[in-house]
Amino acid sequence: MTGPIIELKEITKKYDNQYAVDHLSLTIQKGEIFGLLGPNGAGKSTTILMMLGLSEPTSGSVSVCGIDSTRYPLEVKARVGYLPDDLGFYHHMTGLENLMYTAALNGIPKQEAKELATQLLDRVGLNHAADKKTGKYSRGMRQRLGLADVLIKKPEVIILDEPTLGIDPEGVRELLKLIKELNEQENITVLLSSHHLHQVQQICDRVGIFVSGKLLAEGNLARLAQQLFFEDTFVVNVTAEGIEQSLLEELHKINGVNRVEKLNTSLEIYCDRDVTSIIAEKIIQSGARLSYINKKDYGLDEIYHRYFEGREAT
Ligand SMILES: Nc1ncnc2c1ncn2[C@@H]1O[C@H](COP(=O)(O)OP(=O)(O)OP(=O)(O)O)[C@@H](O)[C@H]1O
Repeated sequence: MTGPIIELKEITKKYDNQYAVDHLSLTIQKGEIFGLLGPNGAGKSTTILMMLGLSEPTSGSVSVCGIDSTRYPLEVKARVGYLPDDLGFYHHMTGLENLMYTAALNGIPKQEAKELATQLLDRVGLNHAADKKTGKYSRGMRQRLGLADVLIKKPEVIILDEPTLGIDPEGVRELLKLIKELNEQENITVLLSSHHLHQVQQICDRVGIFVSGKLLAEGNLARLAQQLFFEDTFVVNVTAEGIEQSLLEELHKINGVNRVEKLNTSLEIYCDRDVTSIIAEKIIQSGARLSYINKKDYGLDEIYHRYFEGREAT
């Protein structure tokens, strides 16, 4: 990975005096898979449209591949593949014909277009359906064809808006695997917008949590967890008979333990690093009879829900 490829600086978009995007700054590095995660209406699509130069920011600046999207939308369009949540194809044309049509629009000569389209159909696992009319494609097949369609102009960046919407779980797995492969093998930068936590978690290097036009947090999972839970990134749950006060004091003394809560024979130990093995050792040394120990570190699911719970509480 070398250098930023998408840079948003303090961008805003106002509709009817309401911010759809509210002073958003974000940098995405070349070769990353970045997940823009947020509920409906968070402002994900509006942000994407501004990146593509299809919508003008009210203020702030957007650049993609070093080009100002607002001033030079066509130059950005030439380098970026955009897959909206439902890309329209000509239903009376086959998958191959649709791809060749896109190739022609991008100025690719016919023979080269045919070779490229055939390769891409193979790449997205649609070889068998090359000559089938796209009106008879399933939604999952249409999305895979959509990926082939955006790849035809050999983009540096692909932007996918809710790419897995309406696809069955097997189709989702295949599509995500394909996106990951494209990223790894061709070093294509991917921006993926979604409100599906698990999907984002599976393939993204970094995630931004986006709510009401604002980026609440961004980073890899460990960093998001730290931003959200501050020091208590790990919680160790313990069940043991014979927990004495002296054991609680010993646990408190462990470097990395911030808080110990006891309820009958259970303990919840809040830590800023993984000290599970030291905790187990101390319990056994104290003579308490350990019957259960489990470390919980926070997945994206909890991180995401904690944000919303936090917001509701304020
Ligand atoms: N053309 C428009 N005119 C007025 N308001 C708009 C327009 N486009 C979007 N909005 C508003 O901006 C806010 C952000 O919408 P946006 O579509 O960007 O959200 P999103 O995160 O992509 O949601 P979804 O997942 O539902 O597409 C919403 O409140 C929406 O109603």
